[in-house]
Amino acid sequence: MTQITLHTLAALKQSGEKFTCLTAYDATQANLVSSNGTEVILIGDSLGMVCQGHSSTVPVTIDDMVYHTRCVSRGNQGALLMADMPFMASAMEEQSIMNCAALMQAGADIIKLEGGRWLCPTVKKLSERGIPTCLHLGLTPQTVSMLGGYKVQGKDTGSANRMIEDACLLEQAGANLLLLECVPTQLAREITMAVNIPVIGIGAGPDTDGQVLVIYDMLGMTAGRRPRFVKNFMTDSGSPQAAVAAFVSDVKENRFPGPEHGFYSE
Ligand SMILES: Nc1nc(=O)c2c([nH]1)NC[C@@H]1CN(c3ccc(C(=O)N[C@@H](CCC(=O)O)C(=O)O)cc3)CN21
Ligand SMILES: CC(C)C(=O)C(=O)O
Ligand SMILES: [Mg+2]
Repeated sequence: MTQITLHTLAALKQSGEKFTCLTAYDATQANLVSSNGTEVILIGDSLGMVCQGHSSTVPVTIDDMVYHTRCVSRGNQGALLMADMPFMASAMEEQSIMNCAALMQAGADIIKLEGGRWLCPTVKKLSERGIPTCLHLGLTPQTVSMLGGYKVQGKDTGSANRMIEDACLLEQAGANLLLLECVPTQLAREITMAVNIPVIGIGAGPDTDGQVLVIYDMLGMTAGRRPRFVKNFMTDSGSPQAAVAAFVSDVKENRFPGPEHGFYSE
């Protein structure tokens, strides 16, 4: 596989070709994901839930993220490596720069931060220092206590307009990518058209530039109730390799996500 860069993703957005992202937490998963057509690997702080067994992503530390980024980096075959900033690691600007630096030195190509316009000064500083960023809007699991649960965001006009503004302000501040989690399909489409940078979606409908899922969810390994946006790609595939390839072709050929995986405003 040729090396994927931010330039590759920008070109895909321009040409209208969809791209894919899957989480990976170790070298074996990184090899699986990157060898079967996925452009982006996310070292997600969801590892706190799916690897460590916590009931939220809040307990994950910067040291946990550095460790898993190193593991993933060794197995990666040319995908763009995106690492999550964990809870509170970007609370203060100076600390944020040092934490991002630690993830870059562990092998990340880009850092994902949860939050809206309040992160603009941080994004600008990181960009000036050569650290690319992806801003995660909508359902931000690190603030689940404030949100009152894992709920769809941007359902009313006020919160939808505020999210569109956040997206534009963060793009102006220097963000390289956006990620929208659990937002109505129509709002995700509007944001994707409003910005020039690529937008990745999860539970955000079919119209974002890219799609992301948690690897254990798409392999059907997650215990308990699974969110509406999840599809088990193992059901019709004989191997994890075939499941990843099916996810990639279903996204590229607009078969995933379907209407049953999306949310709609009233
Ligand atoms: N295995 C796993 N998959 C994920 O996608 C994921 C994690 N873990 N951990 C971190 C966050 C938490 N996520 C979640 C968890 C639950 C819902 C959920 O139950 N959503 C409801 C929406 C309810 C509403 O309508 O407001 C759903 O029905 O999907 C969504 C995202 C996404 N992330
Ligand atoms: C669900 C995705 C977008 C994420 O942030 C994670 O895996 O931590
Ligand atoms: Mg995350």
